[in-house]
Amino acid sequence: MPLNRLLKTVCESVRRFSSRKMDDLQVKIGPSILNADLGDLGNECVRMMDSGADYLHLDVMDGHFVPNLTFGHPVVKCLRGKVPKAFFDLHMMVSNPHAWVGPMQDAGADQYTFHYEAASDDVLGLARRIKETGMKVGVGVKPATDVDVILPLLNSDLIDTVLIMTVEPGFGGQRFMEDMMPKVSAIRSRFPLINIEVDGGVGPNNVDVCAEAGANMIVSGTAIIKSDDPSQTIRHMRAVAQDVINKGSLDR
Ligand SMILES: O=C(CO)[C@@H](O)[C@H](O)COP(=O)(O)O
Ligand SMILES: [Fe+2]
Repeated sequence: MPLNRLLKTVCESVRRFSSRKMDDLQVKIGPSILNADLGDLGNECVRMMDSGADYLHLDVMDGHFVPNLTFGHPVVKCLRGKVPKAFFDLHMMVSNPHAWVGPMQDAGADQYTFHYEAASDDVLGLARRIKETGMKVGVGVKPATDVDVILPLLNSDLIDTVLIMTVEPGFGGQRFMEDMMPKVSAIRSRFPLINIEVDGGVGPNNVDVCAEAGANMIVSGTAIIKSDDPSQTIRHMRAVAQDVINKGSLDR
């Protein structure tokens, strides 16, 4: 076979293989319960899972890393009892993420997503420690943090999920920062199969923009919690994002 035809065949096989892998990238919708009725969190978690949520995004704030307080591992442990099968993604907005790895694993967390800004002294050590517990490892960056700083960490293969904040962390119900999308694209172009999570101000009006940039884990608080029909909102957001991702992989 002439060399140019051979090369073409190889390129086509690679393209088919990589597009099949991109199709494997599942969109997951994770309601944030930050703006739910915090006095009735257990039932709110059940309500979200019954509405078809793929996972629950639990915002832990220590009043120091961010100017707000929510809850810690004792509450997470109680919630685990209410929704035994739900995947818990712990968004750790805390100044000392090393301190809560053991307690959160014990409480039933499935993924421990820490902030790069709070762990930059020993990011690799922290990621390794989380991995050793059996939890998945997420690393997040605030809007002002350049995404390049986490690239060495992503090359380590320790990271399951990159969290790109699309609001300043601390409060639900803020406005989505579309100018964070180049960060998502920058990660997706280098890591075709890593989970990329967006968080803050995401809802039916902008989920397509997030998926176009390459996000597949979609956190949405207010838009789902306050929806008259959370099942429909979750279904709609998942379908829109999955469609965008599948189309993108065909175009590649
Ligand atoms: O981590 C945070 C805020 O710090 C988020 O998880 C938000 O709480 C998501 O809520 P909405 O912005 O979608 O209302
Ligand atoms: Fe969050």
